[in-house]
Amino acid sequence: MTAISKPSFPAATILGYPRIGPNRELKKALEAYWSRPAENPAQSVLDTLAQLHERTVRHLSDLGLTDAAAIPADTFAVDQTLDTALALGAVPARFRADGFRPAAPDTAQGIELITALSRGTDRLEPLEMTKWFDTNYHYYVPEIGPDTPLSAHPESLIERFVTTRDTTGAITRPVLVGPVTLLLLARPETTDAPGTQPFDRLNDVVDLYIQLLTALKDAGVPWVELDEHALAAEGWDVPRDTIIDALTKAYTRLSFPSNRPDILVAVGYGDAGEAAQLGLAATDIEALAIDLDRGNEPGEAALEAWGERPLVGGVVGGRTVWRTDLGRASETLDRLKATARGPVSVGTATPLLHVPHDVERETALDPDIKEWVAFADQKVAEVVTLSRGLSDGWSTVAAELGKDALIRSRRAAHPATNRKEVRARTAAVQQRDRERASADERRAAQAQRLNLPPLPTTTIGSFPQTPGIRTTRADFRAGRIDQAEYTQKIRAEIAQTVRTQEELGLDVLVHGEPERNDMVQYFAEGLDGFVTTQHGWVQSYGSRCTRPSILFGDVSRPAPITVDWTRYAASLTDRPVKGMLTGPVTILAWSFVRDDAPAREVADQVALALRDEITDLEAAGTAVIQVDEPALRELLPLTLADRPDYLDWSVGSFRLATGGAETATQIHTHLCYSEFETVLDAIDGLDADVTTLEASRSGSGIVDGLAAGNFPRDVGPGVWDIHSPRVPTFDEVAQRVRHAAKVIGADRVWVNPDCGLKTRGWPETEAALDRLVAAAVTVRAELTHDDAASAPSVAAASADTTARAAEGSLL
Ligand code: MET
Ligand SMILES: [Zn+2]
Repeated sequence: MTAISKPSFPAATILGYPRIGPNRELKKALEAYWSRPAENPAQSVLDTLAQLHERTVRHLSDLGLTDAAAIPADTFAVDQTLDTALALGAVPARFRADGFRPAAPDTAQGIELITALSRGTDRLEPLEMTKWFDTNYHYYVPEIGPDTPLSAHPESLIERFVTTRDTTGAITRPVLVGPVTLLLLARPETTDAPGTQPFDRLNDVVDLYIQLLTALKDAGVPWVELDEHALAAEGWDVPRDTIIDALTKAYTRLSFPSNRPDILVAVGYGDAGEAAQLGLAATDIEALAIDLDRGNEPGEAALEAWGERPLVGGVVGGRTVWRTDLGRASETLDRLKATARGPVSVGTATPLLHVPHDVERETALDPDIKEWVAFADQKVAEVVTLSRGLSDGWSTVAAELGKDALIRSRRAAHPATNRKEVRARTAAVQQRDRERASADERRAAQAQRLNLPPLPTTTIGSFPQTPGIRTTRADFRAGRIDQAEYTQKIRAEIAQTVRTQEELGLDVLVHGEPERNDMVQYFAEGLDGFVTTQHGWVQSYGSRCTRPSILFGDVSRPAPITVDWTRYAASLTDRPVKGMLTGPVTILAWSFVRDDAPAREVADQVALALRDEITDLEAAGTAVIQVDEPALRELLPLTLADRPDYLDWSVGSFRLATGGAETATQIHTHLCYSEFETVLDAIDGLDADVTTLEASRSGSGIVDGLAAGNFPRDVGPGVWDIHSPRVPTFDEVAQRVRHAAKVIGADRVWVNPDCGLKTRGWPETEAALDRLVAAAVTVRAELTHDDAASAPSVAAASADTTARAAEGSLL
């Protein structure tokens, strides 16, 4: 380290604010542009972005973020990672070959490019999308290979800064994903040679960040924020030592030029670790933001090395909707101030994109519970209060601290947060409650009861949620139709869905989930201990938002939730109808969960409610029950040391939910959205009879992984990517079935789509399922044929006459 500068950093800041707009304005603008671009050109998205950004800046200064550079300029059209990739010109070769040119993100051309990259085109697969750290937000995975051309595109960052300054007077702080994190989050291009890593391009990428920073400085930008959240996570393809070493080199180079803004490096989502802090301290960056919500307080060595530069203590968590414990936060800040050599600012631990805008709008929320809750605006106010207390003395904010303590004690004493009978039931749980008969016994009993063909076909649960279904639900909610009419309309949907599945020839049917708004909220509404919100939307990916329920108290099930619909569906057919539940881990992952009880306890409470539901489904004659756990991987802690405990309680709660099922009841589980390789043991530990997985986009990767890992259970690797309206060809589906049957064993494979079909339309659903059934029938025939001829492998019997005949009948 050469010179230690002492730039002044604002006393209060946040790392980011919700971007979708208080009334989901951005979602609406994007979807209007995507569905009717003639009337809503890219410019209309840009206009909305500009309006939202201006609103956010004015609003945040009203809330007290008044200092220069206190407000992050984090208005991204769909995703911060994608915008950063575009600022670096990272356009994959297949898009360039199709005429797409690099462009700055917030330009008409940039919006077109973002649209193509995030949604794909007729000819091009979109960028992959995956979980952003351990959150329910998804980012678009940049593709950066050894030959991907890169170029700096600072224009829209500058334009945003200058326009905001000119219209509002506020000096904002441009935000980019930092170079190390960007490359760790990236993947090679699909055509790149195996073994190449985006991380190999760090030097090139740093060159471009230097260009971006220079351009920003020339436009008058005083501070930029570079987010290096990847430092808080473990398990990257690149060894930790290499990452730290590269981090130090990258920021040494980035901070070397004098013609650049001051650099704030932010590490949220956990602890950066001392090595990373020391590495950054060895460079000339000006400020560091650390997560004091989930991370540790920095040690003496890091503080010493950091010297007199500003530190931002992220004491206000950005991941939950609960009020910050102001008393505790003030103590943390006091300790940091006492040990730090330089100034201490107050900030959030992560960007606030994971929480909704403003709890004040929740007029229907029980007032007792509402006062426990803090959405983004309330969290900004907490930051401002804490920063005032830290600089002017805690007595100046005594009223706020006192109020917080009072609310906290009211919450602890609220009867719903500590219900004796619920606590007694979880306390009485025994290990045997999490165990079923042996897998072999179950398999035999279920085979006898269900009598299914090899390679049985099924779906994952939901069928197209048509406008008619949505209207029915909305009408019922608004009181425009009564219970009887609602039941009759939903039954009509179920009947139609059952009939269609019978006609298609599926083996295990579903009722189609027309009554469900959302797979978690639906259960939250049927359970005690949850509240739902009116405006509590958070961005999930792109234009998609979810409205998580709030799990605030002890959980129990006042009455059966799904049994009537399932029983009705079953009454219409002789084939088995699969009961459909959302598992405890996913219910927790996709809700805002109380922070005043251990996750283990909360998960078991939810599990016991589901266990009762399973008992009731069984009593209604249900022989197959699916318990969805798509979020199992998502909650996996970022640090390896924390994983065993998580896997223990999460798997344990699933087993508690399903452990009461009879031997002859076939329990399915379903996982999607993520890489499963790291949690295959946990998936096995769920002890489900059948596991369906999203698999079609991974090539044969997951299937081969399951085979290589000798995954001992029946599996349904998805053979149809349901994320786009594209109908797979018969050959594609048959090839996937054939391959799975070959490497996993035909007696263990199910044939199903990747996930539920609720976002699909009926035409593609019927066409694709028709092919799926035909593929299963064809490969079954090949098996029999092969057995007769003792052919060595199923795969050898490629598209033979049976397959062609079957396909001919489809086209
Ligand atoms: C995100 S997993 C979805 C599973 C659910 N049963 C459905 O089909 O919609
Ligand atoms: Zn799914």
